[in-house]
Order: sequence, then structure tokens, then C-alpha cells
Amino acid sequence: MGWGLLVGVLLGFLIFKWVLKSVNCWYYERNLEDKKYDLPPGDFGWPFIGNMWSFLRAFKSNKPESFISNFVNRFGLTGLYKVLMFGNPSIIVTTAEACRRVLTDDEAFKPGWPSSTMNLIGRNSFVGISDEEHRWLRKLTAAPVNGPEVLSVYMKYIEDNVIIALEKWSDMGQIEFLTELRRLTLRIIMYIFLSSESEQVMEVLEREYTVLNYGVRAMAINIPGFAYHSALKARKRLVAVFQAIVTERRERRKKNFTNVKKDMMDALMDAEDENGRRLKDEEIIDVLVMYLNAGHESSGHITMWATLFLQKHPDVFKRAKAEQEEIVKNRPPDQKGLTLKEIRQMEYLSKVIDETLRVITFSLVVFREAKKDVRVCGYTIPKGWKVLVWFRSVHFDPETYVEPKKFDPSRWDGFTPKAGHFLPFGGGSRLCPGNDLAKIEISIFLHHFLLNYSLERHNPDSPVMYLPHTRPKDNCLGRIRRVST
Ligand code: HEM
Repeated sequence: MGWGLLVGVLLGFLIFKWVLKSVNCWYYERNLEDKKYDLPPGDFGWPFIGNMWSFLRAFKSNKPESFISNFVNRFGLTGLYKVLMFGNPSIIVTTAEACRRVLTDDEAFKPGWPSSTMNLIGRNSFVGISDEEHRWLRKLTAAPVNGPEVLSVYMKYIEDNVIIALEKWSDMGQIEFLTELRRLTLRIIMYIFLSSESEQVMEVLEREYTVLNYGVRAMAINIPGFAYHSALKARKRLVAVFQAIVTERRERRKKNFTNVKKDMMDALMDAEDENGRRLKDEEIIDVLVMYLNAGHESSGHITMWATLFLQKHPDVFKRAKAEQEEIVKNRPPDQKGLTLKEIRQMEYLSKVIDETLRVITFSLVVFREAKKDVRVCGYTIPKGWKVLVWFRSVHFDPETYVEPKKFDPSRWDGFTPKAGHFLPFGGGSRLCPGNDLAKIEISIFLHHFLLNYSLERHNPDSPVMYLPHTRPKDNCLGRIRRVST
């Protein structure tokens, strides 16, 4: 009798679990007819939350690879897996070939960010506008940051600020190295886009962006105490700050337009499409909220990781430093500061940066949506489903990168990855417009760090957090020490 009851309860539990695990499948595949047999393998997780729990658990327990390897172990190395994430039926794409196809086929795919992300980044920013509007605004806004020649205009500003920052930090005792770097990259992007160096504005932006970014990768629960709720509030405060800046600029332009240097804000205010349409304040604000966020978080984090890797690998540090010393040695005596030509000579440092971009993969995933039913690598992605382009898997593919977890800049000696195998800045029409700026900023910082400083971490074994972005839990607490006179 006792055994019978136990078996009955166990059986009931298994049936209940099977029903729960099948609910999403029935619901999301019910209208697909025969197409459902062409879907990639996968698992829609639990009702309502889908696979979010296993995603967050993998990333919060410091095993980010386990989320995808779980699919690989269960369904094989198919490269595409169906899931339910961020509230949408989605296909995760993990191979270079499939990722490249999704990024470059604008006929079949459009941006597909979760609505929670759009609420935070802004529906008038690049994540929410039509392809046509995107082409127009992208051309307008990418011009001031695209191409090394254009960027050489900002090199002096960047270098002066790097020198001042490193000197200041070395006098400050213990600092959160990452927080200070994020402030530095924010200062640079504020100068380029807003011509502003206001400490007060910078402090507010830095604080609010931190809260905003925690919400971007969190579950979209708008209840006090949850990261998404706080992020929505942070967005409101960011919008208020940008609105004040826009209003002030409009006033200034009315009074004294001709004498003032033009920047990105002016370009947005002057912009007029072929139908004579001009941008409203809320559109300008959304573009700025997006650009300033994208333009400082990523560069700040990657600069920190490159510094940490250099510090952790003395042989790499030595080789990178020798290269910088050589550059300074060959410099004409009357030359002040770095030139673009010198940055181009930093071949080894460029490999250090590329390897950092690969190992850290700052943008672990980007989102697209299928505009129509699309065949990719033998499977169907149904119209309206989201596609999660999983860069992390591409950068950790052992077929392309032997011992992928190892930081090894020399793997780039004589190696050019095939198209789609190295995507730190994405690809296709959405390729990061700040890629050259980011590489120049990071190179300038590392040049001065390698020549004159070292980093002494307070907790060298501080655990790493992967959400919202990969970083040491203590924000890299430590001291910057001057090592030369
Ligand atoms: C190491 C630094 C950086 C990394 C790793 C990075 C990474 C990326 C990636 C992967 C994308 C593609 C998103 C997608 O496909 O949907 C992207 C887009 C973007 N990035 Fe960056 N980025 C960096 C620096 C910057 C900087 C400095 C700026 C500012 C100028 C910037 C501005 C943008 C913008 C505006 C987009 C959206 C482009 C579009 O949708 O057309 N990024 N970035």
C-alpha cells in the first residue's frame, strides 16, 4: 500500500512536470502547422519564465558556458536552439556561420530587442526605429566617430585626460579601477557628443547608467525592489538630465549660433530628412541616451580587462611595454603626444586588445527578429520569432580558438579569423560605429599605463560577475602605482 502510494505520487509528479514543461511548446507552436517539424531542437522551459531561470542561474553562478553547453549536451552541436527568453519564443544562434547570416541579412531580420530593453534604452533610439530612419540617423551620428582620420581630432583630448586621470589615481590610494575608467570614458564621449565637461552632469550620468544597465539583463518585473523597476526610474532621471541639456542648447543656439563649435547634438538638431522632417526633443534624447551608454560602458570595461590581463601575464606585459618604449624612442624630439601613425605601429598591443575583446565578449548577445519565415543552416526560424545571436559561443569555439579560455595574444600572430568568427563589434548594418574610437581610446590608455604605471589589486581573487557585464565583483579595487620617474 505504502509503495503503491509512493509510486503514484512520483508518477503524478513526473506527469505534472511534463505537462508544465510542455505548456509553452503547445502554446507557441500551435499555429506553426508543418513548420514546427523544421524548428531547431530546444526546450521552452517553464510556463511564463521560459528559460530565464536557467539563464540567470548559469550566469549568476559564474558558469556562463553551462547555459549553452546544456543545450549542446542534450540536443547535439546543431548551432541553433529554440528557447523562450525575455518573454518571447526565440532561436539562439551559436555558430559563426549562422550568426553572420543573421547579422548581414537585412531582408530577413530586423532588430528584435525585448520590449523591456526598448523601454530602458528608448523606443526612438536605434533599437526601436525603422530601417529607413536607422540608415538616416546612423549616417548622421556615426560620421563624427568613424574612421581613424576623423578621430585623430580627438586624440589630444583623450591623451591629455588619460595622463591627468592616471596621475590623479596614483595619488588617490585605493580606488575602484573600473568605476574610474568608466568615468574617464564617459568624459570622453560627453566631450565628443555634447562638448560638455561638466563634472556634475557626469556624476549623475555615471550613477544612473549603472542602475539602468542592471535592469537591461534582468527579468522585466516592474515592482519596487527589482532591478528592472529601479532601471526604469533611472531612465526617467537620465531623460530629465538630457532634456535640460537639449533645452539649454536650443536657447544657446538662438542667441549665438555662428560662433559655437558644432557637435553631435547640433548635428541632430540640424538634421532634416528628404521630406523636411526634423527630430523632436524626445528623439534626440533617445539617441543620446543610447550613444552615451554604448560609448562609455564597453570601452571602460574592456580597458580594465586589458589592463588586468597585462598585469596577470608578465611575459605579455614585457612584450607590450617594449613595443611602446620603441615607439617613444623613435619619436622626433619635438613631437608632443601620440600620433595616429604610432597607434598603427602598436601591432602587439592591438593583438592584446583583440584577445581581450574575444575573451571578455562584452556584448554577449544581440537580438534580432525574423521578418518572414527564414531557413538558416537547415532549420526554419518562424516569422516574428526573436533571434539571439550568441557571440560568446562564437568566440569560445575551440575549432577556431584552441584552448579558448586561455588569454593568449600570440594566437593572433599571422591569424585572420574567417568572416563571422570574430564579432566583438557585431556585423552588418548594425556594426558598432564606435569600434575605431574604442580601439584608439584603449590603445592610448594602455600606452601610458604600460610605460609608467602598475596596478596592485586589493582582492586579486575577487569573483567575476557576468551580468549585466563581465567584471570583478569588487569593481577592481586596487591602487595605481607610478613605476617610473
Ligand atoms: C570595446 C568597446 C565596444 C564594444 C565591445 C561594442 C560592441 C558593440 C556591438 C556588439 C554592437 C552591435 C549591436 C547589434 O548588433 O545590435 C554595437 C553597436 C553599437 N555601438 Fe558599440 N561597442 C563598443 C564601443 C562603442 C563606442 C565607443 C560607441 C560610441 C561611439 C558605441 C556605440 C554603438 C552604437 C550607437 C551601436 C548601435 C549601432 C546600430 O544599431 O546601428 N560603441 N556595439
